[in-house]
Amino acid sequence: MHQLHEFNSRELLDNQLADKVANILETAVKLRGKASIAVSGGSTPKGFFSVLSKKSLPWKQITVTLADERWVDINDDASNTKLVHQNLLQNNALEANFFHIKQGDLLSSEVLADLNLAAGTTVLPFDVLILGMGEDGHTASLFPCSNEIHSALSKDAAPLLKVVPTTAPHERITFSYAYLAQSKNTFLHICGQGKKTVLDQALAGDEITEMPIRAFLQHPSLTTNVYWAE
Ligand SMILES: O=C(O)[C@H](O)[C@@H](O)[C@H](O)[C@H](O)COP(=O)(O)O
Repeated sequence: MHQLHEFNSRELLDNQLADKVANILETAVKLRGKASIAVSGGSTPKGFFSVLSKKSLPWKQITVTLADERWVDINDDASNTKLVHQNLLQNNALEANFFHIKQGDLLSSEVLADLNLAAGTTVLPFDVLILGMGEDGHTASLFPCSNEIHSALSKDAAPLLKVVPTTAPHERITFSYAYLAQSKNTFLHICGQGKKTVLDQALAGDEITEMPIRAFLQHPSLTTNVYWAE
């Protein structure tokens, strides 16, 4: 299921989302001594990252990671790791821990096995998950165009898997739906009329391999908080 939150401006959305996420992370650290957040890449979240980075939080007890990553050098402009280091892991959030899902050169089965072991003991389940959405209804790197989409949406999937989209550049590594859906608080952050139209299309149908974001929107017990501004 989903809950739509509409904002009069992207700035107001960024501030409200950062407030909400900061409260969740602070509470989680108070309760468990640690917290984790998985964020998405792309152009939408930069303002949110900047506001969140300035929050006074126990960042040393918080681990940040990515819902997905392009398998490129972390100094490449296409790297989500670079995006997060330049926009979120700044200011107060400089003290946060970062769990790298881009490790090594080749995205081999051995690298995936090591990452899955580490993710299981370090960041899963996420206290906060921030998803984006593409015009094709992909989220994270759950791409409808990829040959891996069925396994990436399977309830038996491993935490992390390799995806090779055919309509977007770069090999990807992504957390699978099964593990993303275990997040305690899930937010879909989208902006612009075009993305609202895509959201409406996603809500109007039920084939999840056609629009993977539907798997989150339709989940019977997981509430996806959709934060949208024009
Ligand atoms: O690696 C990525 O690109 C993201 O994880 C991806 O899922 C992104 O969130 C959407 O493609 C939306 O991207 P925009 O915010 O740029 O529209």
